Amino acid sequence: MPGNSGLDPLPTGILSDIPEMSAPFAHVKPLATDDGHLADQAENVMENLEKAFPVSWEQFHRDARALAWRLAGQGPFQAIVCITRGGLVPAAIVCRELEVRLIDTVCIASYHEYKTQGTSAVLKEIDSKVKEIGEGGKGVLIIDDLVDTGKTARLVREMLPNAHFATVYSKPQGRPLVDTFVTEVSQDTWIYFPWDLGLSFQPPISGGKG
Ligand SMILES: O=P(O)(O)OC[C@H]1O[C@H](OP(=O)(O)OP(=O)(O)O)[C@H](O)[C@@H]1O
Ligand SMILES: O=c1[nH]c(=O)c2nc[nH]c2[nH]1
Ligand SMILES: [Mg+2]
Repeated sequence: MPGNSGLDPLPTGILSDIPEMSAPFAHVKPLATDDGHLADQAENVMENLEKAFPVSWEQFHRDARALAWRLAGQGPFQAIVCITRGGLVPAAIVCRELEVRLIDTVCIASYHEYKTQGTSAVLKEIDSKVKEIGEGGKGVLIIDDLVDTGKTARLVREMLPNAHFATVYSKPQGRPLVDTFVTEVSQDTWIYFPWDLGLSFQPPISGGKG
């Protein structure tokens, strides 16, 4: 209620200018940063990749369901481990389709450096309850959105060597590490996931202004 909330009126400006919003989101860098850090990172990625493969929410849902169809004959799976963060959405779709209710995460933060290998840190390990399901993870389904170089997959496979490893998309370098996937794209393709995208103007193919 105006005058009763104890809060100052909201100033006009962008989200990060609003005092109430700036504290919890202080760690979030806007896409266009003053120092150009993210823009440089994106450029770094793109200069090595020739093709773009943008995926809509509908397409992703369809592909994740297709993954569930492929996995349906390969279970039963007693638990799903999703590799955060990209594995969270496909795991939500697959666990619904396969009626798996024991869901765990392995939380990995990658610090991408596309000219070298980059480093990864395991922020949360797989729960001991899941590790005890079967010898080396037998009966456990590991899910990620994609496999690219295979670095993340290799790290998690070492934790549960007998688990079934599934991704929605795969690139040739990482494919040998995946048991089941839906669509393969070439190594020089960057997959754009719907949670990373927003609506933007597309110039006409002719090159005009539209
Ligand atoms: O085969 P690789 O070369 O290891 O690449 C694949 C991994 O990269 C992406 O995750 P990312 O580390 O970018 O983090 P996120 O899932 O938190 O977005 C993707 O979700 C896979 O987990
Ligand atoms: O959004 C993404 N798209 C990709 O193609 C990719 N490869 C590694 N990590 C990735 N993240
Ligand atoms: Mg990931």
